[in-house]
Amino acid sequence: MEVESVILVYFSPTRTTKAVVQGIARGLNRGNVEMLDITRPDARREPLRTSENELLIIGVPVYMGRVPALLNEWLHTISARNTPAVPVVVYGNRVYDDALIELGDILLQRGCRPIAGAAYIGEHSFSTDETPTAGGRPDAGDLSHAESFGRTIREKLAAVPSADRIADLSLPGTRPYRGDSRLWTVDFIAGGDACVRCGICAEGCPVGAIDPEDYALVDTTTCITCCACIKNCPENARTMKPGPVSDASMRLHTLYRERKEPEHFL
Ligand SMILES: Cc1cc2nc3c(=O)[nH]c(=O)nc-3n(C[C@H](O)[C@H](O)[C@H](O)COP(=O)(O)O)c2cc1C
Repeated sequence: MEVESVILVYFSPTRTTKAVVQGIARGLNRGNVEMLDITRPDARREPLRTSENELLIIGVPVYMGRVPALLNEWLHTISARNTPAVPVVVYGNRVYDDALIELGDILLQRGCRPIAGAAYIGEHSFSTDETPTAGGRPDAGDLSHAESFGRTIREKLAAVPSADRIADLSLPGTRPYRGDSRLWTVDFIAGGDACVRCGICAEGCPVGAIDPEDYALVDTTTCITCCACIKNCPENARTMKPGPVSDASMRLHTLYRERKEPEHFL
């Protein structure tokens, strides 16, 4: 079958998921690609409607082995009619547990036909210069894998006569999904003297948790600990306070040094 266009959706506070799905899109080599970045809260106000003439690629990071809970509401507004779809999860070299099967299930419930799925590795959100985990990933090898995956999706699409003939896709994971997707409520960000009040931290926060009048003030009940404000700060003015997140950073650095590789499912 032929699709008229590709919709590339991603939630990506620290931009590793964005890099992966863009790699997949390069491999697909289709002129007509619409990018829908749902990282900022205002981008998640409009529901998404798709049809069988489109290919939907949707990438999310893994939070606690699951699809980030804050995305559930928006994901459940997707309205699709036999849209071929590709769920993609990006994790920080620990585990992705049930995130991929969960994302695949949501797409199926919303009327999509999952045609392929993949799990990639991105630098862990909690990674720091002192305690790196999956530092610099996705790297050239990961992106080359993503491009090759994009070419494979294109071949698979070409080989099916129509969306309703796409065979059921089996993705790794268990139902009911394991774990608890609730995030920590923790005051862990230190705003430093190097802050020049550029506002990039508040603008890029995916949940609007940073006070636009005083960037040092973070609403800990809203914050999802994604670390985008730390990693996006051009002055490196924001750091982690000692506590559970910096302890987790250290633990991850110690326990998850062994390189994991991307996986795809067809
Ligand atoms: C709250 C939270 C929970 C996370 N849970 C996991 C996890 O269970 N397994 C894992 O390998 N990485 C986990 N990560 C790391 C992210 O999945 C990883 O760094 C991803 O590349 C971030 O994507 P982004 O750059 O698009 O924001 C977690 C990150 C955060 C902020």
